[in-house]
Amino acid sequence: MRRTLTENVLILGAGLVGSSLGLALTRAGYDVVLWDIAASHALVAAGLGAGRVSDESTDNPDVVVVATPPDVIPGLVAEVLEKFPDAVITDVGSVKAPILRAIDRLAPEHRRYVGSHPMAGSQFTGPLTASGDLFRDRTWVVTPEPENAPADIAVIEKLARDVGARVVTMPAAEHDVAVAQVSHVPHLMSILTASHLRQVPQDNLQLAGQGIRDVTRIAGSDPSMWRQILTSNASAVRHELLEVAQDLAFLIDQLERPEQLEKFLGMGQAGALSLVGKHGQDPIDVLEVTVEIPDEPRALARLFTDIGEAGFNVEDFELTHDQIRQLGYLSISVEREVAEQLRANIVERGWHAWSGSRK
Ligand SMILES: NC(=O)c1ccc[n+]([C@@H]2O[C@H](COP(=O)([O-])OP(=O)(O)OC[C@H]3O[C@@H](n4cnc5c(N)ncnc54)[C@H](O)[C@@H]3O)[C@@H](O)[C@H]2O)c1
Ligand SMILES: O=C(O)C(=O)C[C@]1(C(=O)O)C=C[C@@H](O)C=C1
Repeated sequence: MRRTLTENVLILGAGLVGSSLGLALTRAGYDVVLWDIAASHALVAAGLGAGRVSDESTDNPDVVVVATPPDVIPGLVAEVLEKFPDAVITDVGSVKAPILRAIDRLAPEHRRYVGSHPMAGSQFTGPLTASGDLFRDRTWVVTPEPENAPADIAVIEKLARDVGARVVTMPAAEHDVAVAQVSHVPHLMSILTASHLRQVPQDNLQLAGQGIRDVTRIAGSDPSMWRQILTSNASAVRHELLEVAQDLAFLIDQLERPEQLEKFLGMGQAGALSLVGKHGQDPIDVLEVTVEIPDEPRALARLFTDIGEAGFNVEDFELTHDQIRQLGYLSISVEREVAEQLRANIVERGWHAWSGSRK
């Protein structure tokens, strides 16, 4: 009979994610056992406090987490499904549907496998770069299938919550489209920017500041790991890249058209703001303040400068146009308790603004 209290977790793959999970679960009171094809990785992880090294003969886990590179996940899941007939199995692979299809071929009876993916990591690999706080306040996606038992899904969701993550549940195919948009294409944009630097003369590189470092951090990631991620999600990634290619062609055409260019830059700002408050924290309680935007060059930029100088944090905004008057309306969402201060502040700076949306 399945144990109801999850205490023993076996982690296969004691790299960045596996060791971070070991650290976080150990801290949360779980008994963690580690195994890695590179024995030194499991030893180092254990030395850091991520669990103890598996001796294989006595392993009797309630849960097995496969935290290896994606290509070897299906084979390992099939192996542990057979080896531990009472355990719930999950993995942390970055693409879900292809892993599920491969497991389907290798182990048709796989109802104890519940796929998952923590949206937390870094450009580094191996146990020495692990952190017990990696999953805190981050999203952990669980991708159950209809044949999974609710109790097994609950075990994986609890494990994610016990390491401080916020659980989001969605079908594997939807997950793969979403990560193409928020993880895989952004990764490639970083790679494009970083690889372009190879053509920049050494003398010019010494001018590099923080901006380029922010944009290229994830380009330092392991190419072999990302080759596996991207090839297995190629069709969703291709779809997004074609859209980006259209945007790039459009942008090149707008470079000498100041108004169009500013509009395009504003879309970037809006895109960046759409991520605010979406890192797993509780949603922020917001209120809208609407500002009339005169149809004149740089009006929008001036307003954002005023808001920035006044020290307000904009959570979101939307621009609409008046069909009759030559005006725009910018609805700005800010934290409820500062909305009235924001309205008063920008009115003082000469803007026509009111609380609430444009009616
Ligand atoms: N790095 C990230 O940002 C990140 C974030 C979320 C999920 N993931 C996913 O997590 C998984 C692990 O990534 P990572 O960043 O921890 O990589 P990593 O290289 O740091 O760790 C992978 C570990 O797996 C071990 N390994 C390889 N083949 C094995 C096998 N057959 N059996 C047992 N161990 C084996 C390696 O020796 C290594 O210790 C990947 O599937 C990746 O898609 C990565
Ligand atoms: O923060 C980073 O370094 C990451 O790239 C982490 C990141 C991401 O894109 O958010 C990368 C791949 C994983 O599948 C999940 C998380």
